[in-house]
Amino acid sequence: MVRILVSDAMSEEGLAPLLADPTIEVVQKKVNEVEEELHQFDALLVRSATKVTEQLLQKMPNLKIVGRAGVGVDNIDVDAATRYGVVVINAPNGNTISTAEHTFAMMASLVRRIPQAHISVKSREWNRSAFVGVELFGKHLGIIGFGRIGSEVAKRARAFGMHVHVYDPFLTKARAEKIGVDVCTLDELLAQADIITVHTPLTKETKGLLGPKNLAKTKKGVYLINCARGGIIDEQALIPFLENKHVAGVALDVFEQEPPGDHPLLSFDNVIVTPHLGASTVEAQVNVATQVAEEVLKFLQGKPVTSSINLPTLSKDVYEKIQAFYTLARKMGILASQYMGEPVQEIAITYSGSVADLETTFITRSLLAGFLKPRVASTVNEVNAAMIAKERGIAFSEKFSANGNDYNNSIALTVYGENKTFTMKGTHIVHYGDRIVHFNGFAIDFAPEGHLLYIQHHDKPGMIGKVGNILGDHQVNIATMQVGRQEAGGKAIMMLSLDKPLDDALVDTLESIEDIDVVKRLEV
Ligand SMILES: NC(=O)C1=CN([C@@H]2O[C@H](COP(=O)(O)OP(=O)(O)OC[C@H]3O[C@@H](n4cnc5c(N)ncnc54)[C@H](O)[C@@H]3O)[C@@H](O)[C@H]2O)C=CC1
Ligand SMILES: O=C(O)C(=O)COP(=O)(O)O
Repeated sequence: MVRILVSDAMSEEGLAPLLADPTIEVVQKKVNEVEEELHQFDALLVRSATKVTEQLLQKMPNLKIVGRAGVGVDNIDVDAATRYGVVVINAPNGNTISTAEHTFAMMASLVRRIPQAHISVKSREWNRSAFVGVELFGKHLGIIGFGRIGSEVAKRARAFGMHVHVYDPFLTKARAEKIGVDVCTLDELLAQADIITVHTPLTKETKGLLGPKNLAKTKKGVYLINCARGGIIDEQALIPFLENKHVAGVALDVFEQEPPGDHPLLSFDNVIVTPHLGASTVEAQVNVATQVAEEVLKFLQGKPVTSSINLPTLSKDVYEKIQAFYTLARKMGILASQYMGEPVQEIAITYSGSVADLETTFITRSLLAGFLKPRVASTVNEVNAAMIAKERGIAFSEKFSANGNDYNNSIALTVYGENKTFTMKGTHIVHYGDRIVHFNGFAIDFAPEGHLLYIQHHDKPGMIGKVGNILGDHQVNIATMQVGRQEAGGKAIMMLSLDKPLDDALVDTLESIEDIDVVKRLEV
């Protein structure tokens, strides 16, 4: 039974695919309500309230995936999740429209002083002259961060007859031209805008982006809106600009600390606030919960996820094409690691033939994960394989060759160890499966599966019989046997597939046979 903890409020309709699955138990409780059971959960679904810290991850050793039903993952320690091999996904576009609309609602409220007027009328006043606003029409709107939400805000602003100026260092000229916005520098935006709205993630670069220096570059009477993340506009820095009326008004949906408590900004009449409501619509909540529920379900079924923060993203099409090689690479990694059984410095991978045209990042990660698995105590998977390899000083490289050398496709690897170098080549044959066609310098042909026994010996008559007799005498059944040699009478190998693993004593017996140089158990 798979166990999923949903620790923030989420749409039941969106969670339906998980709730309906009889193999899944969904627990909808806060983290502190299930402290004792945290170690049992396979997946954790959150919004912005739950803080997924390294300490929480440590308490959840079974965790495989964190699903963020929303955009911002600043409440999740993604680096720690990556180290622990936990996939982090989000729902990147389910709440875009709602947040753009909320930004617009805030903008209209700000310039027409709707919240203040509302409170006044509710207090039985009728003070029309106190609430004279300004029009949005003809005003210059500065949008900082022109991603999904920023660009939806721009569309709405244009419909209101506003001039839109955009600052986004990662925005390509082609995209800006297509959308038809004025792309400018941050300084130009600050100097021109009557209203500034921020729509960036909270990063080292954007934290305090509108701080004392940049606020001083804005027009007197500017309005500011933050429906992105608390801290992009420096809350403390705003205070003097509000006091001296340089800033005409501020709309905040998000805060550096949530809830903000008794924050001095809340005392200003021209600061209007909502409690992080950008994504709080029925539609957005169904969208984001559905997106993460479907993705988590796919992930738990072993399929690729498309909105991962810490894994290369794969479309279904690409996944279907690479799936076979992904499995082959994993098995090759496991075999190479067991065969080498010593510290290694480098793994060089060459993709040839049809596989060379595919998205190989994922295949390489799978091979590395297979290689590292027998060697590291912690969980290792596609999420953290490259990182763990690096930590352990194992370099890896990919090369590509159009020519498959007798095979439609092949993956070849060379592992450079402290004392030896090992090579292997595998191929995937449709309707036939995975085959290892070169092993340690020998041409051979075996399926990388089950309990394998590798024997390196001198090519002499009677060797196969000797090995067969010993195994037979000990009730070990040989399922298949493949042989290979470099030249007649030279070095040769056998690769046997057995119905059960060999015990140490039997390995010793085989090793003691004259003309047998190496005996290795390999488990795939
Ligand atoms: N208030 C709420 O309830 C909600 C808030 N959000 C927040 O809104 C923000 C934007 O979300 P999306 O548009 O979906 O993200 P997005 O990733 O589509 O767009 C972010 C944009 O910011 C730009 N950017 C990054 N660093 C920048 C910098 N230093 N200066 C200027 N631009 C920079 C990026 O190039 C990108 O175009 C995020 O912080 C997200 O967490 C999102 C949904 C709901
Ligand atoms: O998606 C985002 O980034 C949001 O800020 C929405 O947060 P929430 O899911 O409403 O807690």
